[in-house]
Amino acid sequence: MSYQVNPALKINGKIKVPGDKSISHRSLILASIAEGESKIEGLLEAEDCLSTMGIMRDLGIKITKENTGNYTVQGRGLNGLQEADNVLDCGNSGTSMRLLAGLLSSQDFYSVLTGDHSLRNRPMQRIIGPLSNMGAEIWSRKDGLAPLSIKGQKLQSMNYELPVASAQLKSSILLAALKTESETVIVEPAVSRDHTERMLKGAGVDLEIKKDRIILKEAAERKLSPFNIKVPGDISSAAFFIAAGLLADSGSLLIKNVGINQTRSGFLEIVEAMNGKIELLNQKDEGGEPTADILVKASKLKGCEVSGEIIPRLIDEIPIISVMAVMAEGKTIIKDAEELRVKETDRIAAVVKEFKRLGIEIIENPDGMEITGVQKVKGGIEVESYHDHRIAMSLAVLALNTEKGITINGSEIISTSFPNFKELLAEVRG
Ligand SMILES: O=C(O)C1=C[C@@H](OP(=O)(O)O)[C@@H](O)[C@H](O)C1
Ligand SMILES: C=C(OP(=O)(O)O)C(=O)O
Repeated sequence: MSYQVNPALKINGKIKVPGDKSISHRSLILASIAEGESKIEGLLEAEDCLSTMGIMRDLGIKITKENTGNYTVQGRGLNGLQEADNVLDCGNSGTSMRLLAGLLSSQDFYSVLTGDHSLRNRPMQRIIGPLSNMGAEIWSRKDGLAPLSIKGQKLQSMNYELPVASAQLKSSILLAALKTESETVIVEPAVSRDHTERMLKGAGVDLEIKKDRIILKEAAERKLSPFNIKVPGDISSAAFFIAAGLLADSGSLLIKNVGINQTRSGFLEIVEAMNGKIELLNQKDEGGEPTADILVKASKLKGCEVSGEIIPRLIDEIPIISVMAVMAEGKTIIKDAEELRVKETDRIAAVVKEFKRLGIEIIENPDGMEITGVQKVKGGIEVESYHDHRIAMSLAVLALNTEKGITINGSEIISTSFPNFKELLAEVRG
């Protein structure tokens, strides 16, 4: 689907972005294995989370949408899932495949996880390796590619040092370890999003975090208590609107109720380093996650370096940071971000290719890119989404700052994480 985005001088208004994708996946999975009924308010109804919901239903879990828009999940405990009579389709969602592979490895039945063309080409060896060390039986195509066939087994706990800072890998192991008895220790090379740990603790699981260590304490039998959760707005979705507001010539934008968990909010630190004017208002804690309203004002940005430990805390925001870099004064250098090459598409290659097509000065490195800012971008051409929602939305924000606008091909993929993105963008543009 082609999406024409015209230039906009002013970005103004008050909006709410949809629920956090990572928290939505986890609330569906953990509620399904809790002992009884959980309620989820503000669940993200985007394709990735709908894939997780469909799979939990295929595994015998009753999930109902109430008139209020809230969901109830009838959890059946850690031993209550049932074998599905077909393959389980994760669509475009890496989070679904990696977290559920962990969970299903310890279940007493056979499962097959598959997904779309993009997901079937993303690395799964990173979960197959450690899960196999725990005793899991998982088969894949060559090089650890999905579909994955899993014959559930009784697993052993383990101590594991993550070779890559990945919340999906960490969560996959934690979910697999829930049915083991001895202690499991996971060591992270850098902090990654900790929603799984927070939610497990909230459900009464004995879990301790000590610096870079996550310790799932020894237990003869674990049980998760059902919970009520309010899912905060997704900071990764809010980032597109924060960038749009900062890059406009004038205006101010209020984005209500956004999750600002520090393990996720590296983007806000980069906005400050680039001299972006933002304020965090009405800060509070909701259901174990910190939230705020974010006020954004049109700003003159300057380039900066994005590297090191902050990378996993803003990994999904790098395409939109690269758009901010185009309009910032000076150079922006993005390093240590090779993980971008194994997302829905190779996000470094995609940004570089489309920026070059638009005449933007950009250098590609194996682990990132260098962008020289304050560039006038003419636009007036068609660009590609690469079947990647974050590339499509980043290019839409860039289009606002061109002379002639841009047409984005393959924009239907935006519904993977942000179904009402286009409507919200139309609402705030002046
Ligand atoms: O755990 C999660 O919910 C996610 C973790 C990140 O992936 P990795 O764990 O592969 O870095 C992120 O890119 C993805 O959008 C969501
Ligand atoms: C990488 C992403 O998601 P996933 O890994 O779940 O497909 C994303 O949303 O940017």
